[in-house]
Amino acid sequence: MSDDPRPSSPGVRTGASTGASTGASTGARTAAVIPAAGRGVRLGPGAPKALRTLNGTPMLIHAARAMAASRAVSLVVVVAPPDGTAETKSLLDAHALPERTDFLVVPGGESRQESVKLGLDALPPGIDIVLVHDAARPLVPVDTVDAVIDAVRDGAPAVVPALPLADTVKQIEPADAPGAPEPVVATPERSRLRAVQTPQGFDRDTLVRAHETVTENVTDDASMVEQLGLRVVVVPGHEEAFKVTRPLDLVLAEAVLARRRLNDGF
Ligand SMILES: Nc1ccn([C@@H]2O[C@H](COP(=O)(O)OP(=O)(O)OP(=O)(O)O)[C@@H](O)[C@H]2O)c(=O)n1
Ligand SMILES: C[C@](O)(CO)[C@H](O)COP(=O)(O)O
Repeated sequence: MSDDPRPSSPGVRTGASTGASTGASTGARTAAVIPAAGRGVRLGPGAPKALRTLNGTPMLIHAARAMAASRAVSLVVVVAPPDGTAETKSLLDAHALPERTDFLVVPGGESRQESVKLGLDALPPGIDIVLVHDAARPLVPVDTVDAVIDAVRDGAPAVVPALPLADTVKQIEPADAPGAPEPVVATPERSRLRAVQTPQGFDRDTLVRAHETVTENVTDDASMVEQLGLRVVVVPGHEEAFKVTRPLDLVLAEAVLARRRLNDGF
């Protein structure tokens, strides 16, 4: 059963892909870009990952709510699967979302990086802090979102939430032949490693410059800022901000939602 039984919310405002959000901005300074255009190949066959459901509600809606839960976030730009833009707008219209937040849907690209760039291009003037948050991390708590925003407001050009690793990590070389064991070449000191999550937070101009400058494909936005030689800092991440990547992650995500419902007493 859906955890969102409410009918279509008349208050949800989805704009066209031109960047013309309806009313984005009365004092708005922080926007969240949600790349949601991936297929979710590692999750197995089915709808695009962001549209797959957790307890009956699409992952994207959980992620959009997580961003809009922060009072600092006044605009959310959803970067949808290119063939799913209309469906994504309908979904946002059909689910209850905070009135004070504007929503805009734009079509995504071939890679996460390209999708984020398309989301950035759609931001209206007047936004000076940008969060980039994976639709695939639907359960990030609002305290983590706010900690990232606060660190950017305090002057860091780029901020990532991250957790220490539970496993020892090995660096390997490719195997000599298909199926042969991979040789280990190093064991990085674990205490200095962090597993990085989203939302990653940025001074807007810095992130725009990073996306204009870095052409090689990277797996997160902060590493593009690192390549500019700018300071990237870490704030504590949260275990519930894990990325839904493989089928077992769906089970874990629904268990987290069940625990939240128990804790909330309904
Ligand atoms: N062309 C792409 C690829 C990915 N993403 C988004 O980037 C986030 C993180 O990517 P990941 O978890 O790797 O998602 P997928 O690319 O969908 O997963 P897979 O690699 O298993 O296909 C997701 O919210 C995904 O929708 C995107 O917006 N555009
Ligand atoms: C951005 C990210 O979620 C930080 O951990 C991650 O790098 C995305 O990686 P993926 O290759 O899209 O799974």
